[in-house]
Amino acid sequence: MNITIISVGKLKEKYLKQGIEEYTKRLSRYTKLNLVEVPDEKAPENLSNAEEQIVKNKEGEGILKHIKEGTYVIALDLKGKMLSSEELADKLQNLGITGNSNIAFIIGGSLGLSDEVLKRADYKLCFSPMTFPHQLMRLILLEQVYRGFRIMKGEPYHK
Ligand SMILES: C[S@@+](CC[C@H](N)C(=O)[O-])C[C@H]1O[C@@H](n2cnc3c(N)ncnc32)[C@H](O)[C@@H]1O
Repeated sequence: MNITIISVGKLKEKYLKQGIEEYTKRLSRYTKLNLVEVPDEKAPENLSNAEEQIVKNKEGEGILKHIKEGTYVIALDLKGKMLSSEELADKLQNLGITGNSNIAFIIGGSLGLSDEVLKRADYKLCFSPMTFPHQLMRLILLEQVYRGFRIMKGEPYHK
């Protein structure tokens, strides 16, 4: 299984980079992982709705360019469906069994994902009703994917 994580914006904080490196290393035993960063657009506080759409659309175009045909796309979205860690593990396992060898998770920028990206998504996944910063979301996602593989393989993992 090949897992691609497409995120908007460049990761800056050292502590997040270290966490991501750690989980990338741990995941290398289970999957081929590809981390893609697409450029973010400036999004000052006082943007109109129309201007916000333009920002999301531009970021969305950058995201869509990296999605190969036949990829199963999971968009991280606050309006998506919530899964337990076990259910996410089942979902990944079923995708593998049904021949979906390319899976892409998408994390939006500070304004969220464009309608086009959400339309392309095969599944919308919500982690919690709380909003997380998009850069931290990468680390949380990697940890849950790693946990998912441990659960799938029946390997011990602290509860
Ligand atoms: C700062 S959030 C964007 C918030 C924006 N107001 C929205 O409604 O999408 C940036 C990105 O992080 C991800 N994200 C943040 N919290 C999330 C959560 N609880 N569940 C799923 N994705 C989340 C989503 O991909 C989102 O596009």
